[in-house]
Amino acid sequence: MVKQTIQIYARVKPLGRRQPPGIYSVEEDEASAFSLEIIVPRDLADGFVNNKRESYKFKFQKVFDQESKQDEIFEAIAKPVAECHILLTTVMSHFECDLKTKTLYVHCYPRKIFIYVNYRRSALAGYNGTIFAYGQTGSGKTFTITGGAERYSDRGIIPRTLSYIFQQLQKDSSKVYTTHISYLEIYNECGYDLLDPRHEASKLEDLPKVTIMEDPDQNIHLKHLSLQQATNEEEALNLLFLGDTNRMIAETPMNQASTRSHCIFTIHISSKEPGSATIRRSKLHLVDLAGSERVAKTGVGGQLLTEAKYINLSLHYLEQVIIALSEKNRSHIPYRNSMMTSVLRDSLGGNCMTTMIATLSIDKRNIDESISTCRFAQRVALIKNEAILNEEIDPRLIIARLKKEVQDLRNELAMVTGEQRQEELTEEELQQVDEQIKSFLEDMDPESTLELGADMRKIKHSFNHLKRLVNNAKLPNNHLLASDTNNSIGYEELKKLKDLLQQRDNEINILVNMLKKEKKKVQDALLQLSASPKEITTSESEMFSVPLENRSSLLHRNTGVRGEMSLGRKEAFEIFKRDYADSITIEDNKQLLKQRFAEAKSLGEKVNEIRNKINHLKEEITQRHMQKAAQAVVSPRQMNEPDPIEETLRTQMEREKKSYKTMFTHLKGMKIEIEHLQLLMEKAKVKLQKDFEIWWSEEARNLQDEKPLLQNSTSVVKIPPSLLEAQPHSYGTRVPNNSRASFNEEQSVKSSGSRLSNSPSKARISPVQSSSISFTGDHQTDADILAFIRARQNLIQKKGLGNK
Ligand SMILES: Nc1ncnc2c1ncn2[C@@H]1O[C@H](COP(=O)(O)OP(=O)(O)OP(=O)(O)O)[C@@H](O)[C@H]1O
Repeated sequence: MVKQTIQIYARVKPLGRRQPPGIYSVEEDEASAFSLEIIVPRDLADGFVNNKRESYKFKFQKVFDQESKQDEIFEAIAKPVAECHILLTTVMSHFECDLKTKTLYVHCYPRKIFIYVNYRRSALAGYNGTIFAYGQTGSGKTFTITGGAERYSDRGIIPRTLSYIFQQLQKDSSKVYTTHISYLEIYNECGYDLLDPRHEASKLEDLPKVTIMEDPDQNIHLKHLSLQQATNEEEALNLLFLGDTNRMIAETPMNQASTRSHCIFTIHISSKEPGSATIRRSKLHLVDLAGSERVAKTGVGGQLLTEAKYINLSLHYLEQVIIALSEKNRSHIPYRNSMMTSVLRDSLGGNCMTTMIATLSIDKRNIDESISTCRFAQRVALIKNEAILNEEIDPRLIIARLKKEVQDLRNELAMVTGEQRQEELTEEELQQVDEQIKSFLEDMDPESTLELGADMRKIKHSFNHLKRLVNNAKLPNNHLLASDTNNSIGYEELKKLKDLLQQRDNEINILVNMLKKEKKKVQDALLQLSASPKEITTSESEMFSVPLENRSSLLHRNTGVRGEMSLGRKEAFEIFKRDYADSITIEDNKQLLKQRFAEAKSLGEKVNEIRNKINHLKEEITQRHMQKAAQAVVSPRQMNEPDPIEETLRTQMEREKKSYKTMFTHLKGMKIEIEHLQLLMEKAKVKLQKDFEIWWSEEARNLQDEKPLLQNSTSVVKIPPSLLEAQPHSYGTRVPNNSRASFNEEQSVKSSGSRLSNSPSKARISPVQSSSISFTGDHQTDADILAFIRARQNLIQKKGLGNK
């Protein structure tokens, strides 16, 4: 059991150019703790809750100032949480803990070296961990936990932790690890599974809600929250991407400016040593809380107010839990008040090693919110958690073990009582005994024994088997044993002949292989490539085997954002895209992606080149060996003589192998970066499409509002000439050939348009008195045309082109 307080860190977000900076300072004391001092300017002090004080000091484990980068945050905060404890679990009997310094000393025998591992929070060791970000809207919670959408280096704690965990798991072959991911969103006190494939229904209300169940031991279980297995980093990152996109898709237009929900990304790891019945399970929660600002400040109404109230309420309950936990002798902790506190119950005052990151945006306007975030963190720092190793026994293995024990005891009892077992040995048992006899006979150690247990049937079978062997050996045509009465000499000769036979067999195999020109491996010792067989055979094309289209179609299947667009809509989309704020980022990433692809391609070619070289060297060595084998038939002594040419070839191959490994690792890293960039671009594209849909439907709605007016007069519209001049075919193509009247109307619209061109207020589409003939006669198409014209006009106006 590890008892410790919740660790608190602060991160100050870089200020924008136009933000008036707040006054604060960061200091590190002798004990390596940090203090953050925030000064309240005089002009603000009046309106402040406690206006007697002007300076507030808060202690943190560490304060990350504005220039801190994502990798620093990961290294200092998240890496220790996920720290690999393979060492800890394998040398458990040789460790000692220092609870004060939270350090584990591992004695590495035979030399008594003390390696210290900070064991505070370690998901891989079977301890639960939580990292949560708390702070006001826009202070950088999502940036810290998930990452920024622009650059690869902006990856946040989740992708970096996934990468680190999978790297460590790959390195440890002593255990079998299984990893699952879950992604929960809590919005207005309701839980939603962000990895639920039914998200394509897109409406949050339609999805099954995640509910909390409590077992008799008061353990929390979440119904309707799926656990998706991820066998590697790529699969896990895809799940994160899908969850994030689902979160984005489900956002209502009103809550887009900031995330109004709490999100918990959980990495579930279980580990087991082969053959052992003990399973270790751990969960690592990475939590992005909703903005912590107070309702009064947000100054909102309607849906936003409801959301803000829920957020405030759940953060208020979180605060209540934290206050209760930090008070001594409090027996009741009000976890059940909100979904958030129920889910994070283990992370707060329970079986978990927890870390809080207070995100601060210390500009002048947000001083009070920053102080309140720091105050909250100080209270959190008082909470003590007791993390216990989550071990459980696999019942199937226990049952198998007990069954065997029962059988052994039965056999022993039968031996002692002289009771005979009547049933025949099964095929499997016979095979097992035969194998045991074979390895017993092959074992040259005179002390070796044949362990058959207390089963008389097995003992009898073994005696019969051995008898048969001895009798066979005595037959006159078996001259190997019959001609020599001295057993040991006969045995040695037999062994020599066997070796010789083996040698000849090998030679024949080699020659056959040469004839068939097969690319088989000849001998393990010869090539010694088995250390990284997977790496050697993985080609560049395999590395990039999950094309973006797959992910993209998966995404579209899940989000349902792709749909057939009408021509007008497509054109409006193109214009919208051109003026879209994030289009520069998308373009930049596209360029970067291109560049990385080119780099990866050339690196891949180099890797392939080296692989070919290695294969070539392999073949040369094989040839060399075959020549030697052929020569050895004539003079066997030569077989054991060293071959300088072969030595040179081997050295050369070692060199190539090294550079292959280096390049391959580089290529792997590049692959991850490329995939990340692809994900960022996909995300940006989805967002663009979504923003366009919202904007488009708004335009359509506005038009709908004007419809009654349109119907009262006619269904013909007056089109601004600027539009007609700019895009003469943009809607004309929609006019059916047989609709002469429509065409004429179009002409009349053209001619009357000039009257409107000087009047910006009338530049909007407005009805005119005319005949009641529509554009196409189709209601939906007409609505599309009108929405497009309207949207385009608005865009032109926005760009200041409307008056030209
Ligand atoms: N440390 C940082 N460095 C650079 N940019 C940052 C940093 N922190 C935040 N940002 C940027 O500030 C903006 C707001 O950040 P973010 O969305 O992470 O805030 P948040 O606290 O999650 O807000 P909300 O509660 O509304 O979700 C984003 O554009 C983000 O990229």
